[in-house]
Amino acid sequence: MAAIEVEGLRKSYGGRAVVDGVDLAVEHGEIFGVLGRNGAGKTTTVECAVGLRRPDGGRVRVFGADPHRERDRVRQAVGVQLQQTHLHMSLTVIELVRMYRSFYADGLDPEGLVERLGLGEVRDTRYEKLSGGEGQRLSIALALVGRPRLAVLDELTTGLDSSARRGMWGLIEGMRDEGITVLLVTHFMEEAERLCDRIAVFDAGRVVALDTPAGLIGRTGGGAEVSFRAHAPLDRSLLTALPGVEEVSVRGGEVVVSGGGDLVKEVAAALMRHGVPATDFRTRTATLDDAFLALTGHQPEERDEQGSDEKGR
Ligand SMILES: Nc1ncnc2c1ncn2[C@@H]1O[C@H](COP(=O)(O)OP(=O)(O)OP(=O)(O)O)[C@@H](O)[C@H]1O
Repeated sequence: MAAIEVEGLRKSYGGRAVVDGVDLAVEHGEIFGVLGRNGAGKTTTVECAVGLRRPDGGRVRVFGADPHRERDRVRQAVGVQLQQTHLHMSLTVIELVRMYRSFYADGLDPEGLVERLGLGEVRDTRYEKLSGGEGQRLSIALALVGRPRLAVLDELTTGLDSSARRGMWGLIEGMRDEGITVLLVTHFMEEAERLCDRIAVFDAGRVVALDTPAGLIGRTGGGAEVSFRAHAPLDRSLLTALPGVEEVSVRGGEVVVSGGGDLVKEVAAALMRHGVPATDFRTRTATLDDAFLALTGHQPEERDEQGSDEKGR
């Protein structure tokens, strides 16, 4: 039994299908990424998957239970951090964590959790006074305090600077180490590539690919690019005939060879064999950004947001 199973999920607003036949399964203990541009249908899918929105069609199971018919069972098993959290502004960190703890039959000690998430110093600070990073850590605390089997984290690191974001990644990996299944919604490629065991790439309400990060990158054709300057005439066909080579082009005086396999070794050996001196050798390995572009036809959004430590909620 998977942690989450979604089959043929559909949801429309005003006649527009924003989730248009989504199938996916999240396995126990994995960090499963839901990746896509703004408006791709990620939040709607995730909220339908855990019973926070009612789908128009399709089947959803959370640990084998129907999130609408067995609402209480699902609520006790799932901790959710949503993009828009409406928390009581004048309550303090510890008051909020204790309040959320009271919703669950079993749960973690609020004091210990607050310390573990580095919120000890602000435990008595009101929610409205927290920095962006502190607020995000509080939202993780609220998602975890019920000792969930599944944590749903939606755009957790949006609005954080890169060091705060990296700190958050450590917390998410820590959850997986404790056996919690994590469903992570993001539009940051680097975050998805680094953290996720598997990723569903969303575009216009559909899953266009579902695979490991390496598997997705592999779909771009194995994913390497070698460029260099040749200082003697070079017959392009010498390169195109090499194993793994998919394309050879010339850009700004540089020869660019792309493809898969052991591209660098093959190209270097061929240049030696044919006595072509070359300089400015550079290699570039494909990233999830390349895979995303190839799969959706869209450039990924910003890799990193600069410096803002305002509340990203
Ligand atoms: N309650 C609603 N009423 C009308 N339209 C909605 C509603 N909720 C979402 N939408 C629309 O559905 C589409 C998908 O929204 P959704 O929030 O699922 O996207 P997303 O991929 O999570 O985007 P983002 O990264 O911006 O959060 C968007 O065009 C959004 O405007």
